Amino acid sequence: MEAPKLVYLVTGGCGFLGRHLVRMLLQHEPRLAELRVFDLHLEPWLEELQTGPVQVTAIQGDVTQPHEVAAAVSGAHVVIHMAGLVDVFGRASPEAIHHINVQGTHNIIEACVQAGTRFLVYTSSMEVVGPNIKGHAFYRGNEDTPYEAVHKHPYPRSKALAEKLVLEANGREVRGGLPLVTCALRPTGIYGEGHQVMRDFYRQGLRLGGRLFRAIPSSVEHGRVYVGNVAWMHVLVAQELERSSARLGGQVYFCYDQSPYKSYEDFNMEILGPCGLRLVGTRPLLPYWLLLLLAGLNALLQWLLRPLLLYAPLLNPYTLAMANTTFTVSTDKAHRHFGYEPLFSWEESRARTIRWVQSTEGSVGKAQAAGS
Ligand SMILES: NC(=O)c1ccc[n+]([C@@H]2O[C@H](COP(=O)([O-])OP(=O)(O)OC[C@H]3O[C@@H](n4cnc5c(N)ncnc54)[C@H](O)[C@@H]3O)[C@@H](O)[C@H]2O)c1
Ligand SMILES: CC(C)CCC[C@@H](C)[C@H]1CC[C@H]2[C@@H]3[C@H](O)C=C4C[C@@H](O)CC[C@]4(C)[C@H]3CC[C@]12C
Repeated sequence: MEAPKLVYLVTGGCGFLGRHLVRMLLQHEPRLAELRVFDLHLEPWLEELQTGPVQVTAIQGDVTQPHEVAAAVSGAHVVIHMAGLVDVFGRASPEAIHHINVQGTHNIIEACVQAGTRFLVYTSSMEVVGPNIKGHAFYRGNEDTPYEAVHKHPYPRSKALAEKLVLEANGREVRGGLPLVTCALRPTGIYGEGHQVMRDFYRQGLRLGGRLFRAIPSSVEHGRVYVGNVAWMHVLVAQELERSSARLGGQVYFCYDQSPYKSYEDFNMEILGPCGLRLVGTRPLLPYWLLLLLAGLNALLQWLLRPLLLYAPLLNPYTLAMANTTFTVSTDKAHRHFGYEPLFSWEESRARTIRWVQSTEGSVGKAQAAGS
């Protein structure tokens, strides 16, 4: 076997998806000599990874700082850029979201060009397509399905702009004279170990005596994908980018697996049900106009309270529109272009996520175990 020689850089490597990718790369990329993990906040678990044959280099840095990015990219063969500000709840300002997601991506591209790094994978999002604010359904769509993408919210707007920068950079000459090869992966809603929104719903259910109340009709389907499969797709596409530059360069791929098409809440119950929660109601308990009113009220309160405190509930007009609009993908483009097959079956993805929720503080499972 060839001696390991590749240097990979993962930005945002300490985030929800990033930590899965880091472990996946260490397990499945035998050519890896060094793995650089670049993040604003480094995590203690990185220390545990230092013991293997691959050099794991933790780099505390900010993608908005060109010199920090340049230093991290220098000498890397492959960059997987997933650092970003993921916020649809109004926790961060639109300016911060734009700066980190768009300017940060620009800095990454420029650093690749200057350093002679040829392969760049960008973690985009299904939200660069939709759902749009008009509530148009995207039903089992693929990368070529026409859809009216309308970006009013800062997060999807920033992801769309950043993705465009990455795709336009494909073919640019990097230092040394060779072309840059880029592509973008578009995960749908990711779930799995470490998924904070799932944990928030779980805690809310515990506070409500083990119940959640249906807000969205079960007929509205929402695309979901297991975090391990998203990480796996990144590993595969990064490997294939070099072998099939002409085919993969400048392409976008939805991230998908065999997770069932269900409404956002019904899907969550696949995980939270076995953790002891129950979803009350076969139909939404509140009429849509009332939910819309509550969402609008939350937005108003957020604005009024901003000088005093951060009020950022899960329900706002944007999250309601997202949850209430069908958006599901059905595609085999990633399979055709780089042989992607999900590494984890739905059963395994579900079991792993359930185990993780059950292990979180204050879980019903723990309370029952303590009582028995
Ligand atoms: N979670 C999802 O459902 C989902 C779906 C589609 C796409 N994505 C995309 O996947 C990527 C990872 O998302 P995630 O859910 O793991 O989010 P996350 O917030 O858990 O991880 C993002 C990481 O980026 C880091 N980061 C933020 N700002 C930074 C900066 N200025 N410089 C360096 N690092 C910075 C954070 O510290 C964090 O570790 C994002 O680009 C997101 O847009 C996520
Ligand atoms: C009306 C309430 C009861 C339910 C609110 C659910 C809401 C918090 C959920 C619904 C859809 C979720 C988003 C969706 O899964 C896809 C993405 C794309 C990704 O890039 C970032 C996360 C995000 C925006 C999910 C956030 C949580 C949402 C809005």
